[in-house]
Amino acid sequence: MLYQRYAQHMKAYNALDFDDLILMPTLLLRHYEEVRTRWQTKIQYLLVDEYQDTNTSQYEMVKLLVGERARFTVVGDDDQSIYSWRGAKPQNLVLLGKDFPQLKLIKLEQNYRSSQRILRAANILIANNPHVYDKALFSELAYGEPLRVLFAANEEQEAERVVAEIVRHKFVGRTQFGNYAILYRGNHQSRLLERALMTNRIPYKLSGGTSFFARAEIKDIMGYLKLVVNPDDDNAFLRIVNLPKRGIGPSTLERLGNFANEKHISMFAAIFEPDLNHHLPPAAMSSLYQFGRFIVETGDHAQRGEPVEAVKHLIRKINYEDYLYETSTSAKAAEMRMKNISELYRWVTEMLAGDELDEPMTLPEVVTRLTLRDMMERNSEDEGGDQVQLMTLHASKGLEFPFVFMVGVEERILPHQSSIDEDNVDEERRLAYVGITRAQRELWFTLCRERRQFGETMRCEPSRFLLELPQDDVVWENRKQQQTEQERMQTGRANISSLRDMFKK
Ligand SMILES: Nc1ncnc2c1ncn2[C@@H]1O[C@H](COP(=O)(O)OP(=O)(O)OP(=O)(O)O)[C@@H](O)[C@H]1O
Repeated sequence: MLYQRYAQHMKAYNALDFDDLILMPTLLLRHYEEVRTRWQTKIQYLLVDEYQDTNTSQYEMVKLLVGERARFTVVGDDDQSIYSWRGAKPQNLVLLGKDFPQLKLIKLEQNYRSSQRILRAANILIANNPHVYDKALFSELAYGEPLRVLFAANEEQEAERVVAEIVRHKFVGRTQFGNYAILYRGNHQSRLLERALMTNRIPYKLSGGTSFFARAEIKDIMGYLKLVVNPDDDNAFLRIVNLPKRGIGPSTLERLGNFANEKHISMFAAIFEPDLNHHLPPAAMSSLYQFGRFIVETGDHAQRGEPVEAVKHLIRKINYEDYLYETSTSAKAAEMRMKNISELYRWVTEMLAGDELDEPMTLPEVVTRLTLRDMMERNSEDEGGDQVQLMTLHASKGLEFPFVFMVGVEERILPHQSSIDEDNVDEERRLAYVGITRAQRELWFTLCRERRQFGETMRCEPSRFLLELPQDDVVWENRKQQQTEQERMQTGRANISSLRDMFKK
């Protein structure tokens, strides 16, 4: 019923969704011989990548395109099939051999990406899954560093540990931020990582998902804070002057804008000009004036030495939470957005308070720091600068990084609770396999002893996948292997020599 109405709507709009983009041409090819012949003649050779993630209609389309001549190559890895939840059929790999008996299978078994140790760990892990095609991957690169498992008391400490480890490792190895990737199972895991990176002034790029500062609710509150510390910021003014609605419409703003232009002052300053009332009706004047007073008072409040109170009061006074509930698609979405605001509030209050490493900041300093962070992020999006990469395991497919952190490697997260419930952990194991095989040189896993979930603190257990790894290749932080005297001296020497190099520069 719902689907029928959806289909009707799509037709009325003359629109196609992503699935239709495959389905329609497939139907066209299937039912019209003329079209089929034309395309089969036109496409002489066909190459399909990530073949294990094709769904039924994609495979059908491939067959219709290649026809009898069957001149095509597909590249795929059944161990990297991680999209069955959206219809991918890794069985298509097997079907291919049946549908095209002349198919020639070429195994690409040499891995040029990862150290032998990383590859061995990946192979041993994935051997726990059933296989149709066996492959024996090998690497001729160095054996490499052991894989490391780091523990943290909770999720905040986990984020901080990852960041501290990156800082330490980068310092010792004189690497680049862009050499590091942090991979997680779900997008929600990125927020604390972003925060830890930001407070340590480490540039990062978040792929997929919306980064913290790009979220509308964060931009809104940042708009308010920017205006409070710099009332001449016209961009911030325009973003929030009527958000939530306070009866300041476009025509009022246009007149205010013209007036400010003529006087060469900011729109905010224009509110307090005595002759503005010649240009605007009394109701508009009064709304603007009220808004202006509110911003000025908030600024005064912050300057009187109570910036935390001032920010809290601001968020309450504008009824931002109600605004979120009115404008979000669901109560849950509003809740999520409000959570982001609480997070921003927490960042701001912590920066105002300072800690053992950072002096307390004033509100203008905090806003400048956050704005810089946001600008840095946007600039480097254009330039692809030197940044730590953050993304989900799914999004990391096809990519590679010298140093990889996989975070939250715990039961219920990886493997995900839903896959444990459905007794389908094989796909999660493939996801872990994809993550591990992104690493070229070094790989860390992190996990928490406790984690807050749905308002409760839960004890965490290491992921079964960690236990399936070859334990000779893994160093668990809490079970420190005895380092020999010689190894200790070697590490010491390596650290000292790289420190020396650094000072030489
Ligand atoms: N013959 C080769 N000699 C040297 N380096 C190679 C060779 N083939 C591939 N590489 C390097 O190995 C790395 C992995 O290659 P590529 O990304 O093509 O692998 P892939 O099979 O698509 O991996 P995955 O599916 O796991 O993402 C790249 O850095 C690539 O430059």
